[in-house]
Amino acid sequence: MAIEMEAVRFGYRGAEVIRGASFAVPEGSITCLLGRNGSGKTTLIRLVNGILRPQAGSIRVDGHDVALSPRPAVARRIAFVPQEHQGVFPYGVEELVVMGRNPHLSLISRPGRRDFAAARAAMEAVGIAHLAGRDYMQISGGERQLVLIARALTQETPYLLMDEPTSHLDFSNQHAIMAIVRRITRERGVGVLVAMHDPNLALAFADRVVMLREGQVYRAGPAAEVMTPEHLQALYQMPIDVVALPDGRRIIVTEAR
Ligand SMILES: Nc1ncnc2c1ncn2[C@@H]1O[C@H](COP(=O)(O)OP(=O)(O)OP(=O)(O)O)[C@@H](O)[C@H]1O
Repeated sequence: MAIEMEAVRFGYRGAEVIRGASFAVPEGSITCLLGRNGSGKTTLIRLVNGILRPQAGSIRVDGHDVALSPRPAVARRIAFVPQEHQGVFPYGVEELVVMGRNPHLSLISRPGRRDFAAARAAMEAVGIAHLAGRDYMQISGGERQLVLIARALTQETPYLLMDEPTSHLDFSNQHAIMAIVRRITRERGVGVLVAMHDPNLALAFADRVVMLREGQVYRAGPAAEVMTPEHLQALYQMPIDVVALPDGRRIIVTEAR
């Protein structure tokens, strides 16, 4: 079972941004999407989520073509954590997190005990249970990011898309959130596609890596094979080393001293 993207092309008003992308996001693993600003990461994630439609090629989730699936069906398979929340959202934190259950409810039913229990468990998992009664518009940017992650976990989908989910998080929370994401891949078999800018975070948590360069997949595969100095240098256009620590961990360093 997997998300499978095949020869996908997409452009905004004529300018092609995704130029023939093919790769898979298998269940039970974390796939990190790396690429420079403007390389097309957000566009790809919006295509997978069905917000945008491919102009050529196909995206299938467990065999179902996203472009042909009704929105609620997509939302039962894929949860999405956007890069940054824009606009006014006049809701309480708990109210917003429980909205993750909407794709599982009928149009007229309201969330019940089981839905609130799922929301509570997700808030506890990401460490925001103490914010449950707060107004979403009156918490910090990082706290909002954690709320959106909790909402996505509450959706209990087989796949999770995250667009730079750690950009507002402090050093400790960046690792804590990725550790939670890794746990749900292992325990629930969730397949995760996460766009990120920190290659060291990708090195620490990715099972697979997709390197995107100007809308094309430059390299894709198991993290250990893809995260080489040669590939990272070609991707980021700068001198990069991958250093092995005595305990076997690897870290990415630049030549800047
Ligand atoms: N709504 C839009 N209309 C027109 N062009 C767009 C639109 N959104 C993005 N683009 C362009 O598409 C290209 C890819 O943008 P995208 O946001 O997918 O890149 P990204 O890799 O996510 O970038 P970043 O790392 O800076 O968030 C860029 O050249 C961008 O200017």
